[in-house]
Amino acid sequence: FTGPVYHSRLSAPWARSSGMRMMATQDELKQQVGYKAVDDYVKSGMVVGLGTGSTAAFAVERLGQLLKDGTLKDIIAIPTSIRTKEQAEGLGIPLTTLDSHPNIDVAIDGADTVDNATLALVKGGGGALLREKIVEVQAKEFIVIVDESKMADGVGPHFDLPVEIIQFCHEHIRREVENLPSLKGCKAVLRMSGDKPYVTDNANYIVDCKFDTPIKDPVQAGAELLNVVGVVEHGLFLGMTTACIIAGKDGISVKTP
Ligand SMILES: O=C(CO)[C@H](O)[C@H](O)COP(=O)(O)O
Repeated sequence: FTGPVYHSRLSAPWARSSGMRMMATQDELKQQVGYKAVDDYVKSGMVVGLGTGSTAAFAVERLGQLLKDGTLKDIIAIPTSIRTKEQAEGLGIPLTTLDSHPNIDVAIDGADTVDNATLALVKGGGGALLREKIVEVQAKEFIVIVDESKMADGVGPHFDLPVEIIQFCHEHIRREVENLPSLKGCKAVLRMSGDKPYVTDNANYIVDCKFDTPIKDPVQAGAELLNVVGVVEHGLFLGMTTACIIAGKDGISVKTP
């Protein structure tokens, strides 16, 4: 990679010289945090967890650029989905798995919501929550990258909580989830792709749990969900975030727990 990277339209010479004031688009904000996470947290020789989604894709892109221009060397990466694996392969990023590299130096991923107070996350909007959690829980540093629209107070009402379940008896499992004491009042809806249930990379289904108010006790909710036979994993990522890089109209900020 050799060309200049304009982190927003405001920093591009044509915008500055013409005195234009333009708001960065949401994609530009995602690019800013994706690039910053790699620039600031990835060092040569590291094992890197690669997240999934439109924001994480910018981090993967940046990693590919810095490997190609020689800024970074001896990186090996672990993708969290088939989509990310294909993107990384296309960029020539060397890949491995947790089976041979169980200790990850840094993982970088987006989120659907981030709780302002605790940096607890809801993830899985893109359907990759199981592989994301398996990989990211192994990382010494887990860097979350979001635009400011993802910041919220509490978890639950702002984005439906995805829960990965097995296909067998999925209607029964869906009802069991809905009836959990700490998820009281939630509506669990089987995720569809057209007229068929959405199928994850692990050949499972997802139910999205809708809440009117924040989940009172996310730790208890997570424990109850994992206790349902047939639930594989849930999208609450609690106590995992090392740092959250947030891009907004006033610039980039970094929050730590
Ligand atoms: O959890 C995820 C995928 O399972 C993504 O990180 C989450 O959905 C955010 O995606 P995007 O950056 O496209 O908004």
